[in-house]
Amino acid sequence: MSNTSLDPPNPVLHPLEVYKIKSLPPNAYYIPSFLTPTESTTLLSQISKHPWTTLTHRRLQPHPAPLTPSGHLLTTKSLPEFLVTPVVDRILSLSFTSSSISSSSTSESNNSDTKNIGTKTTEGIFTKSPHSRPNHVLINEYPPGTGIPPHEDGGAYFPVVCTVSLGAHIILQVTPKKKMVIDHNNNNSSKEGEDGENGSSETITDDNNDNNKNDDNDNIQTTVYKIFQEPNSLLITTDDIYTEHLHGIEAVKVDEGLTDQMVANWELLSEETRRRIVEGGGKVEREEVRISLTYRDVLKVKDAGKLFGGRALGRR
Ligand SMILES: O=C(O)CCC(=O)C(=O)O
Ligand SMILES: [Fe+2]
Repeated sequence: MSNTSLDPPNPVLHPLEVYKIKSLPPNAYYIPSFLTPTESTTLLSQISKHPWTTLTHRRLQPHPAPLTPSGHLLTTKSLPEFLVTPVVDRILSLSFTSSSISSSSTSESNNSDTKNIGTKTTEGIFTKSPHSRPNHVLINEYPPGTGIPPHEDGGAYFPVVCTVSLGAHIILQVTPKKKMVIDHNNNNSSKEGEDGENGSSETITDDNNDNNKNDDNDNIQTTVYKIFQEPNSLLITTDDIYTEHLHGIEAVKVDEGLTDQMVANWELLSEETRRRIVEGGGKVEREEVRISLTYRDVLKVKDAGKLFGGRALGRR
């Protein structure tokens, strides 16, 4: 899509290391202003033309189709064009530098910084995924006061999630799986299947799961990492963060206790957002609906046309 003179220019994208959230376990990358305001408005308007699936607490759209219960993508369709341009194109244009490739998919690349960046390479975030690109997008809508309980996305996907946020900020909470406190008020963690895109067995009762607290009975303290996602940003989670952690969003209308120490990606946030948080004394109201688009590569894809073609479609 070409820019008119009124549009802001396309975002300038740096090597992925520049966006690494250094205070998190490997690996997460946060890119503020990944989309321009115009691109984001266009995307929101396209999304509004597609039907929603309604769950108990929120609505979602699976594109190009919901996964089957066994985690297959079974369809003849590919992603619609409005979800590909500009988002997929831009995700695929992101790459690591040669100096960090050996450590980028392992763990200890926390010491890279913008001054220490080598030559840009062609290795991107989906280079090693089976289809070399995302083939599935789950769109979730969160009115203020809604969230998603802690869960993991599971084995149906290559372990990379690229999340575009639109409309409003949200805070993703990331918790190590092993140290997860089982909340005695019934807020247990879940696998994606239970709260997944088909929504068939959604069992959410209360999303207000405060994992920051000490559990007096078990005397266990959990680590909760908070990632502040601004509208128009892209968050990439992969490696340990994907496989060894749960993620969720508290169902609150106001996010509180936000400081430079508590927000893992503080250094990567815009000046404006940091000022808003500081001026609000660490509180930020969720005023608008937030929409997220999670881009992933589903490992098992079956062409429904081939599967059900010929005889199975009734031409016996
Ligand atoms: O909306 C988000 O940022 C997270 C959504 C999510 O975790 C999921 O769809 O599995
Ligand atoms: Fe998820």
